Amino acid sequence: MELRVTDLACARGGLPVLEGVSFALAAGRALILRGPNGVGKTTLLRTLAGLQPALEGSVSHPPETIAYAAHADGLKATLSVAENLAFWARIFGTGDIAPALDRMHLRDLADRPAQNLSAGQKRRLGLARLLVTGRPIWMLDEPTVSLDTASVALFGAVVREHLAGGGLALMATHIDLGLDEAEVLELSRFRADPRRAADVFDHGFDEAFL
Ligand SMILES: Nc1ncnc2c1ncn2[C@@H]1O[C@H](COP(=O)(O)OP(=O)(O)OP(=O)(O)O)[C@@H](O)[C@H]1O
Repeated sequence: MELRVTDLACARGGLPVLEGVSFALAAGRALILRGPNGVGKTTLLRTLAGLQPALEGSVSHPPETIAYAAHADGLKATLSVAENLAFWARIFGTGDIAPALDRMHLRDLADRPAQNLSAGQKRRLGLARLLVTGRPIWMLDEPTVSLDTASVALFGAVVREHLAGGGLALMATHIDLGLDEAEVLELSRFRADPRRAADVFDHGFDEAFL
């Protein structure tokens, strides 16, 4: 399996952000998106994950093959840790939540309502969701926010296991996850020409109205 992105252009809030984004990522590989604040890392991940349409270009894999971990953890506040994972396991059609509980060190917190977790514990639960999706391509937007050093190392190991199992990972992160073999894509060189704005509005897409 290889993820191929070809000449992708994407917009945010009705303005073009990136254009001509092309890369290929083989199974077992990770790609780290780099670039200054506002360059479009989140916008690219959202587009690839199918949360917003691309202006142009193509992606070899449909959103159904992608698990997206956004800035927000998307937890159900009143459900327990185990109930949150069971909810997602049902959504994604997978069964056993035990490996996710164990791997992300959540077993002792299994019965605690998500709203009573610390910020780092919430983040661990949000990331544990990846393990119950059963999806091969992980898209991670600053996954280490709120994680302490040990949890960063833990999650780095989880990502390496996913890659070793033939998965792929794309991530925007300023923190070293210890993925020495990861490739890096600098997005600055794909900044969109602001004169494309008229084209975007002609396409009638403006996130502000969604
Ligand atoms: N909801 C929104 N509506 C309109 N414009 C937005 C919205 N969110 C982001 N933008 C703009 O889109 C551009 C790309 O933002 P994006 O969040 O993709 O950048 P980023 O590289 O992920 O940034 P950071 O490193 O700060 O997380 C920026 O100019 C930003 O101001």
